[in-house]
Amino acid sequence: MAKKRTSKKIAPISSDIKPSIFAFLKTRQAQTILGSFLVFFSIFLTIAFISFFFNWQEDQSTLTKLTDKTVRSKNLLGKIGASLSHFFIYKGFGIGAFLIAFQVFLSGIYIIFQKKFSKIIISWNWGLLAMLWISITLGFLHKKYALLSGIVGFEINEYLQAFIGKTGLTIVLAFFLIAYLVVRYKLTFDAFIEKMKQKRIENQEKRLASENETKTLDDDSEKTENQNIELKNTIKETKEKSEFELSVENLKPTISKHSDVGSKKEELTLKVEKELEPELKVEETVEDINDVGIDIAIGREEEHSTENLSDKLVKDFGEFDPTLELANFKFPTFNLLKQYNETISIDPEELEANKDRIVETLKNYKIGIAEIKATVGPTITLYEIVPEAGIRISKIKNLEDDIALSLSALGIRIIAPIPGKGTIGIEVPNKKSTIVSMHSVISSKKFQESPMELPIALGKTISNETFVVDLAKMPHLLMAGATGQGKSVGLNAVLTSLLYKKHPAEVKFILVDPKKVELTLFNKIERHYLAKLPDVEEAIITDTTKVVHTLNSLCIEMDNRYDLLKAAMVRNIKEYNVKFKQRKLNPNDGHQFLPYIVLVIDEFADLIMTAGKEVETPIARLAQLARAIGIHLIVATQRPSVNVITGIIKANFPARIAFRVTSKIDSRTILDAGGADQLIGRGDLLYTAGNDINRIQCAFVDTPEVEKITDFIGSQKAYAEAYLLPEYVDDESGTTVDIDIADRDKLFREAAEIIVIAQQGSASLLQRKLKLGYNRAGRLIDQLEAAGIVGGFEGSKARQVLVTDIVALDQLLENEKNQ
Ligand SMILES: Nc1ncnc2c1ncn2[C@@H]1O[C@H](COP(=O)(O)OP(=O)(O)OP(=O)(O)O)[C@@H](O)[C@H]1O
Repeated sequence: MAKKRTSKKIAPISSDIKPSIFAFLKTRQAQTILGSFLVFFSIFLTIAFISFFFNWQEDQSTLTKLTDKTVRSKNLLGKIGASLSHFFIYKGFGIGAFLIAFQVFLSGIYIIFQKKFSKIIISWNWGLLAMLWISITLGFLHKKYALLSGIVGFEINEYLQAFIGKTGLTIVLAFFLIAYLVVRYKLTFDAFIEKMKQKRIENQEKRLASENETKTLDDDSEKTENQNIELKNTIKETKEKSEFELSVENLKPTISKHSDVGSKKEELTLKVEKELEPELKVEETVEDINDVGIDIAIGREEEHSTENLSDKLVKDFGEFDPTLELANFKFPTFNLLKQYNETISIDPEELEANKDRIVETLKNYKIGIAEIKATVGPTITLYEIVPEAGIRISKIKNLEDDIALSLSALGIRIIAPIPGKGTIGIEVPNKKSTIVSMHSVISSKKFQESPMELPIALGKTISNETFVVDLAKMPHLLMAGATGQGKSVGLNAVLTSLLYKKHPAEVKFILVDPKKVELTLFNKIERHYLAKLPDVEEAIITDTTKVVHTLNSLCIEMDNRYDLLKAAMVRNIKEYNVKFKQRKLNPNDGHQFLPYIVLVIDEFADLIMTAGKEVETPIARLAQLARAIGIHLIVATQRPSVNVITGIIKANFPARIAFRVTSKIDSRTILDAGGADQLIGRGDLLYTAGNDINRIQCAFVDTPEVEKITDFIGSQKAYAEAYLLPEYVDDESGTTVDIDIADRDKLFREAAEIIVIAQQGSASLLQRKLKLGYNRAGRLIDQLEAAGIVGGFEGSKARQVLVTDIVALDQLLENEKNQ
């Protein structure tokens, strides 16, 4: 017993230390220290080896007296240098041992620059092979100087010579040299011929070019040709001039009274005649020189090179890497996420009791059961029932409500039939539910190895499998659920999934959070992952005016992106980015790598209530058109009523997530089917992408976990600023329409005072203080502008307040009355 206890105590300590040592070895500091050590050690070895070649005879005697202080070695690096060199050069590989120093140096550099470990191993393999070859070859060539080959080279050489003779060994060594070059440096015969050909072509081109040059210099006829061209031009000019002259003549009658005009015209005619003279000469020369060869080879070559420009660029610089600016960006690690005990405990008694109740209930409705199978999930158990022969599924479907009532447990859902199977499913909640941690879904193979564009690990299915969906395919997601049922956790799970999978260069978020508390943590990753309007301070949008501007700006971004796609002749963002990476699109033409943009709106109902059509129209437009250009919308709402999720919005959001809702009607609004009212809450959800409905237990990610992740990302090097959306200028707010004093809003005076006291001309301020809707607040601002109290529209900035204090305001309004 005593023994057992001690072993139990020790085990966790040692297993704790191991990971921490490994963790340290994986840090940049450890890598830099190890790498630098190897580089310096290689320098040490090189100096020792060189010095050894000059002093090895004198140092022989010191090798056995390593610990004797009085004995000194002549090697520059002392007795250690002498001993190491003796070991590697004399007893080892002779001159070839320098390759060991070189390999140590390379390994150090590889570690410093974080190259793969496998690369170091491969480099050592090749290095050791080369060293062996050099050692044996030197042993073969210089038998007398055994130091050149070392004992290893010498002995192997002796051994091989005894077996295959000198000639045989020559052949073997030559063969190995060729094999090495072919495999290591890919020096094939074809490549060699190709290289020779290329060289020949280059030489020919050079020769041609120099010949052309000399021709230009030497050939007089070339000069004449130039003259010819010049003169031709002059003839053209003269011709034009004579036309001019004609027109002057035409004008003659009207200006004949002016005597000086006549003399000018004479001058002109004379000039023309003079210049016409050489024309004949020139024609002669043209004929004479017509034989001069016209070199069109250069033109053809240019065509060739432009065709392959992208290939050439890729060859020279590699494919474009959008992540290069933040090349050292580290994705969040798994240990930032909390782990829970996730083993599903099955209580056989509970299972048996539920089964009995199901069988009994169905029997009451005269439905016999042939077979029953239970699948235990994290929060619910699915009882799959095969009805007896002859029982129609539709009968069970019609009795759905009655059966549910009889089973009377909260959260029972009947699926009759289970799609694709002839069976009926009855989902019964487990007494003890298991939390599905974000850690388990993020670290699952299914998520990690998913080839999706925007993978989202939503949670786990009834059969405890990780459920991963692609946001890019959805392409927009509608999320609804009554308060406290797991919506915010769901949104965080979606965002966390993308943070674990996508580099900041690949995806940008626009976060709309009218509740102002749910998404604030993401502020820390503003310069990595968020997008915002220019001149806006906070990237996370909390007021309605800015939402309207952002949505409209996103529509402009959408149109711009469509233009880019059109110019690149591709159909979607994926193809566009592939083409851009292959350097087939010129950044000078406005092309750039396009990140996905994910717009997340928490509490959509609030927005629709305050801004109505102003929000609905751009959202509908984006939802209809934005799929191809990588803009995806995630809209969450507490109230899935039809005036929030309008027909037009619903039609464009095929993917829906329903957490528990309070009524069947709400469930139908969001899913077009019942069921969401029977969920058990706490992240229990139904997901549909248009056809089947899946019951999923949403992965749980707590606020401290999100904080850790955003801290981890936020502490790393970021872009200079958030991703900027195009500027949007509100058409209406720029109006300078003179509004009649009589037509002013009843709250005009009050609004003016609020604005002047706060010295901030924003509609949202009025909305808050006067509890107004967005439209009325906007109209008030227009009236204040017309009255000269606030300045004009300045993009996303608040308007300037033109009146300094209440006294000035009183005066202004008094003057108005008197006018
Ligand atoms: N996937 C989950 N697993 C376990 N518990 C969960 C899960 N999701 C939510 N919960 C529990 O439910 C609580 C409420 O969740 P959440 O804050 O996401 O609700 P909500 O729908 O966003 O509410 P509101 O709309 O009022 O903000 C959480 O604090 C948590 O305890």
